[in-house]
Amino acid sequence: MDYIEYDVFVIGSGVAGRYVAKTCAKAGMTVAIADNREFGGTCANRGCDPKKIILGPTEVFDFADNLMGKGISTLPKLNWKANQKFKKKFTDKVPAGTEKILEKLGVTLYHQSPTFIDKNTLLVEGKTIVAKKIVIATGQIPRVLDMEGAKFLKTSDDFLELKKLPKTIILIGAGYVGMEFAHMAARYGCDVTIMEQGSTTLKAFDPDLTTELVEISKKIGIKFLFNSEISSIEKLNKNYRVNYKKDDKNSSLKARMIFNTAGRVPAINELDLEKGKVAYSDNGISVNAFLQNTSNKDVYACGDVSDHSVPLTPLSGIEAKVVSENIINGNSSKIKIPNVPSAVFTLPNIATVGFSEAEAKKRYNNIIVKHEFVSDWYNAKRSNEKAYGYKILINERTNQIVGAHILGSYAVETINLFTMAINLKLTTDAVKNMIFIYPSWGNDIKSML
Ligand SMILES: Cc1cc2nc3c(=O)[nH]c(=O)nc-3n(C[C@H](O)[C@H](O)[C@H](O)COP(=O)(O)OP(=O)(O)OC[C@H]3O[C@@H](n4cnc5c(N)ncnc54)[C@H](O)[C@@H]3O)c2cc1C
Ligand SMILES: NC(=O)c1ccc[n+]([C@@H]2O[C@H](COP(=O)([O-])OP(=O)(O)OC[C@H]3O[C@@H](n4cnc5c(N)ncnc54)[C@H](O)[C@@H]3O)[C@@H](O)[C@H]2O)c1
Repeated sequence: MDYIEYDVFVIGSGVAGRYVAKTCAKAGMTVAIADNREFGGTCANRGCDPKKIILGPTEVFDFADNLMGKGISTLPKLNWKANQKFKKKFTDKVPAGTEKILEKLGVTLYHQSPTFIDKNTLLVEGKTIVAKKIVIATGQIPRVLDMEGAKFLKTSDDFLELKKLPKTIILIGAGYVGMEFAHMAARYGCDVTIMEQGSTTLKAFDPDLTTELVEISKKIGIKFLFNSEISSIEKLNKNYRVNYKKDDKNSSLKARMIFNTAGRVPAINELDLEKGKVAYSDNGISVNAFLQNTSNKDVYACGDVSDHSVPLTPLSGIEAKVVSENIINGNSSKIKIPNVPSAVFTLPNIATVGFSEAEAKKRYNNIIVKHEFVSDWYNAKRSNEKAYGYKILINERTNQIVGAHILGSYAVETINLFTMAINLKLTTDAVKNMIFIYPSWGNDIKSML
């Protein structure tokens, strides 16, 4: 049988896959990479980056809204269509730009999903490939909801590509994607309802701060239907109808578009993993500390698809570095994850790093909890913030910060300082003795301690 040989075959060209492909090619290996969609992955094409561009005008709107009558007399008019055009300037260049960089390094590109034939053999574009190492970096895809009419649901990809924002939308799921999209759409003038099966939003964040975020979200017009169990979706003339049960009562709700924001699952279905003897679970490709598959030792996995990963862009990059080192030098690098900050780009943002209050209290004997809503602090007052709050957790014995949780317009920035303090094991005194810019949001961390 004719076949093509490579040292490394990478599946997926997102932040994780393309890093491995580039690094191995630079190390002199023969490398190929396949993607079954446009090259460049989720973050750059249909995730973090385009989302933040759409968010831009809403940040200006929110800042102006807070200062209405206090120096601002007219609210800016947001233009979805013009912003989409601006966004395309970034996203349109990603696929060709990614391919060009890889090709320049001598990496062979394939534009289809490979399938495993055996442990080291793949079939792609009708070609049989034998690779010494195979890297699975296929990321995640929206969870398919098992309900009648699920085919009418749109995804986050569709939302970010909308030419026109509908008058009404329903988002199914109050997680990261649901909350971020709700805040953006509401500020662009859309009537938004979030339907959530649980009793709250954003379970990975501090409950005192998320409760406040929900209240602010309601004030900007977002409606929440918690504890709702959706049974079916129907297509009407112009609208779609969601049939659901809440508090033992059957109800329904109409909207122009309904989005599935109910979570994401590992993208592994197309790979025929059984034939490659690749171990996996619902959490993704099973890996050891070297990010090597637990059953097929010639397979590595990195990024959102590995069962080790928290699905965030910076983590995918760290995992890709570990996989590259292990392929190039033999298993030499174990994955060590520092405290990873995470944030939701609602306005105000909510951000977290380190232990939650419950985790910290379980882990340490004495935890000092500094928790306050501080709309009266200078920074919040001068920009008339909708909310500003924090919860900082300190290990009393060592005086070190072990968790930080912030709700505020610049929480995504301030949390980076706490990430540094926690990872470097700084004491509260060390942080308080530093000089920061005044008046800056970062400087507020001293008062939080
Ligand atoms: C709407 C949205 C907003 C987000 N915002 C943020 C944010 O603000 N900050 C943050 O840190 N993270 C954010 N994320 C998460 C972030 O996008 C991911 O963590 C990151 O992209 C993961 O990188 P990756 O390389 O592991 O996977 P991906 O970037 O998903 O890349 C996987 C690649 O594999 C390809 N692929 C899949 N299956 C196959 C197959 N069978 N064969 C060949 N190729 C395949 C895909 O087409 C894709 O190109 C967001 C995600 C979404 C959906
Ligand atoms: N700012 C960021 O960094 C950012 C932004 C977007 C996504 N992400 C990453 O992507 C991952 C996925 O985000 P996500 O928002 O898709 O998922 P998520 O897990 O954060 O939220 C999904 C929500 O949908 C709810 N849900 C599930 N099934 C439902 C149903 N049938 N009916 C009603 N509600 C239902 C869940 O209870 C949950 O609250 C995140 O964990 C995050 O790591 C990060």
